[in-house]
Amino acid sequence: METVIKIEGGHRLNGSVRISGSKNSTVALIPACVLASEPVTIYGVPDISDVRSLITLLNELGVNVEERDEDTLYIDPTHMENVPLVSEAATKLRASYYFMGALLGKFGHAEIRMPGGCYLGPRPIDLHIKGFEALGADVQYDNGCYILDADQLTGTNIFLDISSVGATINIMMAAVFAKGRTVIENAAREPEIIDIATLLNKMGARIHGMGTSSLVIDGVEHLGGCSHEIIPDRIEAATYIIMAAAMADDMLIENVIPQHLDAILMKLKEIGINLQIGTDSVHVFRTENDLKPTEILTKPYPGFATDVQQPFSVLLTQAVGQSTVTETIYAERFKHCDELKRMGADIDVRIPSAFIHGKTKLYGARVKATDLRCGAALVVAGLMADGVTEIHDIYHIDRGYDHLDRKLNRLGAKLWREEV
Ligand SMILES: CC(=O)N[C@H]1[C@@H](OP(=O)(O)OP(=O)(O)OC[C@H]2O[C@@H](n3ccc(=O)[nH]c3=O)[C@H](O)[C@@H]2O)O[C@H](CO)[C@@H](O)[C@@H]1O
Ligand SMILES: C=C(OP(=O)(O)O)C(=O)O
Repeated sequence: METVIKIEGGHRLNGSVRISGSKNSTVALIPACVLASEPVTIYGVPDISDVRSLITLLNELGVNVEERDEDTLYIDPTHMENVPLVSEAATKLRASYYFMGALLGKFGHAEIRMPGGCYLGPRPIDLHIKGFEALGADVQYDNGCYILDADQLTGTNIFLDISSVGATINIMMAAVFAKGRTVIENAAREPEIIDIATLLNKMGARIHGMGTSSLVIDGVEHLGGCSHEIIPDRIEAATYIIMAAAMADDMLIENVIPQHLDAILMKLKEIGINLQIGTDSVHVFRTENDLKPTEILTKPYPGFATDVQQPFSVLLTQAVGQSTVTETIYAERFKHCDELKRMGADIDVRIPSAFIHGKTKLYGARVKATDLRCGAALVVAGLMADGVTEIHDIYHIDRGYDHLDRKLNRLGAKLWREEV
């Protein structure tokens, strides 16, 4: 037996939806809390399976975690123990690797199983390892586990060959207690990195230059407790804006930082979506005219986010003419296209691009969420399709979308879970 999501397509969306705290921030903020010697309270925590996997790992480390209210986590690492993180929980998500930087930084030792996460083609972590080694750590890989050791981490200059989000955050966490100054050059500039650095600075870290490609970390000796509100999830926001663009008469997406979505909002306007940008919301109105085709090139922030290209592609099946989506981050991130083709889309994938020909009618079908944002794309397609769409492997979707069913049904969609 498997639980699937079923969607009866064709129902118009109306009303408002509140965006939850950012998954990609939360999954780094939680491991970052172990660096403190006192309790940390995080507000706006999304209810997603990645968070539950991280809570399991915190429990294994003897960290006291209390879930307060619907979206607040109280994390007390005062009596934690640095045990090896070798349970299956570590393999359920990508971000378990942030315990490498956090535990290495705090204890000079970390032992952790290989991370999981979406398969988007190869996802090496060589830049994380090179960064830890540059700080003075010895890193071994044995039987599916990374073992990191250091007597003393020492600040240094680290140039990242690629501005990797994960490597930037992981090295930053390892460096907070390092002796002297660490400078990460070609650092990633994603808003989530600013969020993590802000939490660490509230704890007492000395990090400067966040949001620029030159991140400076001056080592400190102690980090204390604090409280922190997570930034809104720009990828969840983009997903709901795309759903609204496809199916809404009048829909308000609230708790959004529109600047985080500049590249995406620009593209939506370009293809003819009728939207109004507020200070912390985006209002989408019904688009009567045919959509125009466009070209998308995924790029690190502030460019068009790779995590949004999959749901955005569904919208492009409704544009009249040929659109092109080119991946510069994960060349193989096109598995959703095969699933969309089952629903009637006309897409030709020639890696690293997908050529989408529209406009095509979409029909409900039995499809598979091959990864998280493929799942999001299939939900968008299911809302638009004629008939019922049945989505399998929905655990991918549940890694990243807080209360998807409740949020969508309140907007007027017909979506439910069923055992098949
Ligand atoms: C939990 C989290 O925040 N996940 C996000 C994070 O993933 P993640 O942090 O894994 O992505 P990175 O920014 O590290 O990856 C960017 C590129 O660098 C390559 N690379 C990365 C590290 C490394 O050591 N070696 C290497 O070659 C990757 O294969 C990829 O081609 O950023 C991605 C790119 O915005 C998003 O799609 C993910 O949603
Ligand atoms: C790829 C993603 O997540 P992760 O890095 O956690 O696999 C994503 O959020 O789209």
